[in-house]
Amino acid sequence: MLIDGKKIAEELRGELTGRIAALGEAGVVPGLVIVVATEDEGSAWYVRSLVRAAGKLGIQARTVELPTDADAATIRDALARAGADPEVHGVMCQTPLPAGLRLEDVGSAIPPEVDVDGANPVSLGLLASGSADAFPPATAAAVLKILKHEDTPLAGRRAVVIGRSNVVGKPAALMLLAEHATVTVCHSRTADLPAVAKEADVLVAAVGRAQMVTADYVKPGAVVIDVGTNATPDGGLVGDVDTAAVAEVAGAITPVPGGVGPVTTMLLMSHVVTVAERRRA
Ligand SMILES: Nc1nc(=O)c2c([nH]1)NC[C@@H]1CN(c3ccc(C(=O)N[C@@H](CCC(=O)O)C(=O)O)cc3)C=[N+]21
Repeated sequence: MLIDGKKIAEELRGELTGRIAALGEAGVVPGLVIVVATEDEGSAWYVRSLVRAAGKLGIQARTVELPTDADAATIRDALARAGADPEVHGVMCQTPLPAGLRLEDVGSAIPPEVDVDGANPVSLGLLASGSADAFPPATAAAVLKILKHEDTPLAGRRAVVIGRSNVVGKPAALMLLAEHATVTVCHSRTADLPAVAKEADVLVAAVGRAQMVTADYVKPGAVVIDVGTNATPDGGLVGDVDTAAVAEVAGAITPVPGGVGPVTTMLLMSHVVTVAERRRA
């Protein structure tokens, strides 16, 4: 069974429309600032998609474009300035960053209150300690949103996350843990990865390697969430999972495109609206 991420995103859009209308009645327009210091095509696509989605919803989104060789101080300054603006409810920093910079190094300049894509290590720490205040990265939040939407049982089940990045693998694992799953995090040095993956009732692929997860990684009936967005030479997009082959064994699977991506965009918007609601309260 293919999970329809676009449909879930449309449901989220419906909820957001009402929340944004309520804010509008109080004279509040949610604002998002996206700091960009990359010319990466995938990242540029995502920024355009965020600005478009924001516009349709009535969220004010603007980008701050920095040179692709901007240093950490310049990026931190842009993030901190945006974060200090009372009309801004969300600040995000696009990846990839200029060579040598890690998101963790600049993300700490985003005030945690407006850290809508969980880039500040403080947000990750709050998430790890079970705080309901911190925003997880939108992509990791999308993984859990999809599982909940599909009523996937998590408590007591085996979840395997392939990938340990601070933006997807690690926060997704923490959120699965909070749902009482028994969580295993795999990575490039995991011995016999297919065998470990095959234990999973819920398998999350967040490695960034095109179609790496094949049918022999998947337990029959497992729910497979594909976080990968890998560009193909002909301009297409494929996930980390060999969707056609895995769909033969999995109970349910998210496609790429049309799976995690559209839900991610909508959850980022939802985080911005949450900040506006909190500030009003
Ligand atoms: N700080 C940061 N956070 C991010 O979350 C982040 C980032 N930087 N840099 C760039 C990548 C890329 N990314 C995508 C999100 C959604 C789709 C998406 O919705 N894709 C559509 C299809 C796109 C197409 O057809 O080309 C889909 O999956 O259906 C793609 C890519 C988030 N990223």
